[in-house]
Amino acid sequence: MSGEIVLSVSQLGKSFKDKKIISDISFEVKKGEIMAILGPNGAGKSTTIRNIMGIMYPDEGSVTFAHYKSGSIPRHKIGYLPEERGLYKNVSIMDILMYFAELKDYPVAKAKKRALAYLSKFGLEGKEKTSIEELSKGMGQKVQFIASIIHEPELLILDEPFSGLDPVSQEVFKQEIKELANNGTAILLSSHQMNLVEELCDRLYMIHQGSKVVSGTLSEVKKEYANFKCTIHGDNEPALLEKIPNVLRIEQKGKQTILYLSAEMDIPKWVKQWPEGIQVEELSIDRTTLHEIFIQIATGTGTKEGVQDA
Ligand SMILES: Nc1ncnc2c1ncn2[C@@H]1O[C@H](COP(=O)(O)OP(=O)(O)OP(=O)(O)O)[C@@H](O)[C@H]1O
Repeated sequence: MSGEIVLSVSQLGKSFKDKKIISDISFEVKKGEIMAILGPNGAGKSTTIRNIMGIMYPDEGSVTFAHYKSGSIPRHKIGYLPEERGLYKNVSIMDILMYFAELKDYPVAKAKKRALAYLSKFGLEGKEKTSIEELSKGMGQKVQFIASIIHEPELLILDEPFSGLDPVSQEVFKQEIKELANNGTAILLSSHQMNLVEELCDRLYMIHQGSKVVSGTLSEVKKEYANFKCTIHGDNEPALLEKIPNVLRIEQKGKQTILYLSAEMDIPKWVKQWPEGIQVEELSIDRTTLHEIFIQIATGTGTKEGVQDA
């Protein structure tokens, strides 16, 4: 990764009918980097992406692609998979892919070669003459994905690329996104599949109600929001559990208690600091997953400081 900044979003803000939808959204995506924009339904991810794509214009802030400012961005260097899927129905796969290549001023002969290679990679070999309307939803999504990368974009923006795909197809998309990044494409994606984000993305930017909550590499985010969790089985009173030090949050369900811990703990030392009388039939220590962090943030139970009952 060269570290060259491809996309820079600065203090983006957008309102609809006096209602602020996003505010002060700022991040960068570098060459060869995969960046995830995350957040619950309605958080403002697609609005952010649409403002970057010039589909709508921000009320505040700016978008810079390479050295180009908002008004002069060379759109043919960008690939985009919108959240709304849909391709012309009565056209063959190859015709639609060539249409997208031409729109982006990409040489047709080269595009044809790329199209055939991608169709075969995505299990659609020999289907180039098939009409779009004959395709299943997932197949259509594969064609739309190919359309977004046919012209070798420098920046690729994928709005929920994995939604509606079976696990095998998700894996194929995941590998392809990785390969594109390895070859230098800067990638910004939104997704609700936290396991895939965790496996794929170099950095993430999480928004809630239109504003940033947390951003950084996965390990930076994990450092900020409970690095470890300790699960105990045993009969324990909440008042006693609250005496355990360095606990950010406690969740109790019957005999099972989950303690979300501060980052970078010395676990053996910590266990020795427990108060007398804690019952332990079973104990396990794990890393908090991005899925859990997301739920904590989205439901407002992700306090960084202080102990809170679930
Ligand atoms: N054209 C519009 N006019 C009015 N409100 C809009 C418009 N587009 C989006 N919104 C509102 O903006 C908010 C953010 O929507 P957005 O689609 O950006 O969320 P999202 O994070 O992409 O959500 P999801 O995960 O559900 O796709 C929502 O409250 C939505 O109702």
